Amino acid sequence: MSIDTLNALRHDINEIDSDLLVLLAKRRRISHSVVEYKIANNKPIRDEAREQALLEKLINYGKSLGLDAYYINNVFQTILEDSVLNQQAMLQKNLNPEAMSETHRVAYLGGQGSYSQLACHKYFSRRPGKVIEMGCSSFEQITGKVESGQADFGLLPIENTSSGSINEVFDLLQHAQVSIVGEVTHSVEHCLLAMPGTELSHINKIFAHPQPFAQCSRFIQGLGDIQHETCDSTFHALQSAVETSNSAAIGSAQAGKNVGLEVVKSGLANQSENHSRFIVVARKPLQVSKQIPTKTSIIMATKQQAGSLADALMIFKHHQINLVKLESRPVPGNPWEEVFYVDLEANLDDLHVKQALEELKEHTQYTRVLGCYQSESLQAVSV
Ligand SMILES: O=C(O)C(=O)C[C@]1(C(=O)O)C=C[C@@H](O)C=C1
Repeated sequence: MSIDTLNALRHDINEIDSDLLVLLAKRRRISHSVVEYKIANNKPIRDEAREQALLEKLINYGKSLGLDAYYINNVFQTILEDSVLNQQAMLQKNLNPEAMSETHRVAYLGGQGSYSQLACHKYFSRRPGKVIEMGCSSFEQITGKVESGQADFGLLPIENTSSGSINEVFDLLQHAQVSIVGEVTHSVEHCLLAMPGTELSHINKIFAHPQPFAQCSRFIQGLGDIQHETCDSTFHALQSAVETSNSAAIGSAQAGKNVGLEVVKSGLANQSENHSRFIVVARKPLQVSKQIPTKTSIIMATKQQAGSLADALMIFKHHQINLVKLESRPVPGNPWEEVFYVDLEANLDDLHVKQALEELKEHTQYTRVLGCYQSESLQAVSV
């Protein structure tokens, strides 16, 4: 085959890909119109029966065109996920018009290329309005900016599949005057980044935020005697690696590229599936439609007596509320006293949630709702 034939074929592929994009955009617009019917008729966004029927029809038709079921399923699952998430975002916008201003000032940890920045882009890509990014150097600074009104939203990492819960953020939530209004998970691909031409054997110092160090602990242990220096953000770790000879930083390949660092080694995390979950906080709570999957996060201090935690949890069982997270943290200044963080798979507006929270008061020293927000899960809900 000649180079001209190859170029002609590539030209045809380019045209088909452009046509596909035009059709995807058209599909999205139609999906937006469907949501109007769902709002007016109080129907759940997700319709699994419709999706199932659609997939079956597409798989059968695809087979007749020589395409395999696995491929078709993968492509259309992605399209349907996008459709559902966009419909959910539209519904939320309708319900909270005052929170959907033209611009959102968003405070997050680190600067260009930080994992928080990538999560911020992911979260706000489905929400209307321009994002003004405010990179911060600590979690306190993030909540401080939201509390003082300098930022509309703050993004805080709360847990990671390799290193577990981020205690500092849980502790901050005990006192910060903010509400959780959203969540977003983001896959984190840790790489060892160094100046171009640096070999692994030449590196004698590694800079990173404590979280990447914890998430890549096995790789770090395997390196033996290399010095480690913790930094308050991945952004600062990258800058230190640029300024210090024979050093490296842990961060994403994109973040490294932004500052002129190259990937020496990728896939450093202890677990190959390394994801972080972030919460989005704002000054005021948002209302969440019952037509979409929702979480409610609460914080409670149980009484100092035998069985009080079990009694508190039984209340959720009686009201058939599913708990998706339970975390305990010490109360500062009160040794051996614990406060519990609980995530409920439920909407704060549901009567059974209101009743459960009322009953909870009898079994706890205090209870506070941290927020009710759209869950990232795509599960169907019944209304
Ligand atoms: O048919 C609908 O009800 C839609 O909202 C459209 C659509 C789709 O994108 O095809 C989106 C979400 C539903 O779960 C099912 C299908």
